[in-house]
Amino acid sequence: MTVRFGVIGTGAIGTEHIRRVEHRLSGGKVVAVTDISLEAARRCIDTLRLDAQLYESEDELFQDPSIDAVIIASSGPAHEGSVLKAIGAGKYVFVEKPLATTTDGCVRIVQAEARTGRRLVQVGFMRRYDPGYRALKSEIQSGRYGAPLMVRCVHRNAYVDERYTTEMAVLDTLIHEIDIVRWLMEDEFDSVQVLYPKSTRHAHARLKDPQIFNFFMQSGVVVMAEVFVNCQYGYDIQCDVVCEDGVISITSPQFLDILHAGLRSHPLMQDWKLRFADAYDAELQDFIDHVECGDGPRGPSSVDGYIATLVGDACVSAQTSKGWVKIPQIRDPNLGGF
Ligand SMILES: NC(=O)c1ccc[n+]([C@@H]2O[C@H](COP(=O)([O-])OP(=O)(O)OC[C@H]3O[C@@H](n4cnc5c(N)ncnc54)[C@H](O)[C@@H]3O)[C@@H](O)[C@H]2O)c1
Ligand SMILES: O[C@H]1[C@H](O)[C@@H](O)[C@H](O)[C@@H](O)[C@H]1O
Repeated sequence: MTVRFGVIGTGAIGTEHIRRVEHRLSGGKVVAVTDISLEAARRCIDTLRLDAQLYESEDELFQDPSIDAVIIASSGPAHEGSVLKAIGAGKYVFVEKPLATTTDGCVRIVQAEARTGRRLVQVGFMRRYDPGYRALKSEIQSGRYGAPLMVRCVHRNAYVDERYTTEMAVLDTLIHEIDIVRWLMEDEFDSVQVLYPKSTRHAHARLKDPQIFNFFMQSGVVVMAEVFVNCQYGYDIQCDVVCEDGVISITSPQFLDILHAGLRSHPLMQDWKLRFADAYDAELQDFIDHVECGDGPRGPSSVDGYIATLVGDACVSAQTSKGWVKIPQIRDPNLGGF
């Protein structure tokens, strides 16, 4: 069976996902698209020469019985409504992070999915599919380096535009670290504190940049995560796990080593598209494969999406309070065993 996709949101990552379903992955086809900007949807169809229906609204798209699954790649605040409608229409859902921008919204999604008695939803936490993070997890689990004590994460973007605010650093950017640390360490977050170093002159009026998020995990491990979204020089993702008997670090994939004019240099990637290209391919192929064989998705679940937003909400509170903020216990939102 070919998994027939409808895509909601044909901006940067929506277009990338369509391109990969059409040209790089197997078993999927994009048969319909929509976007709140019909102009953007039309442009996507033309640029990628898609043989796909353009729907004027997501409601029309959800009513198309030939669509098996949807990719939701609209802006974060629109996710909850679209995911709930997709579940109501019985479609499988691949939704970009965040699952929803409020904890309550995530709970509504988890509960709606649980009521169907099937797994329908996968969240786009692609780092779980990145070869570097997978190798790091298997080294941690080997036990060769003793118990992990501290994790240092760095998440730097070259620049962001003026729509990006201090608060967005959490659900837009840090949320990747929140999810990947839970997955790597098999541990939950306990408390968070935010520090603001001197702000860069490249930050806009509504953005403090960089920001440091310090966490205690429930096991006592400390996580220090830097978010710096106007670093100017490129896309830079780092993660070091300091253990009792050694340190394990992810190295950025580098494709070139240039010797020129008395210097040795490695050109840096400029954004997420190239850095995580293999991971995006792998997460969507995994989604297609499990939908195709009727199991439903097996990747990051709606509960993972819920926990990431729950931790994110505590981080947003910590941004405006001076001390440590306790992360609420994970509510049992009627998880139904997923
Ligand atoms: N996993 C990753 O690494 C990664 C990378 C980039 C973006 N993202 C996530 O993907 C989502 C989209 O990000 P982007 O960079 O492509 O943004 P974008 O602004 O380039 O595209 C978003 C698109 O959604 C459309 N849209 C907004 N509201 C809509 C609605 N209610 N219905 C239909 N369409 C709507 C916009 O018109 C726009 O075309 C965000 O949630 C973002 O966090 C994830
Ligand atoms: O939506 C993007 C995406 O999630 C990237 O992976 C992250 O580095 C950016 O900060 C964020 O704005």
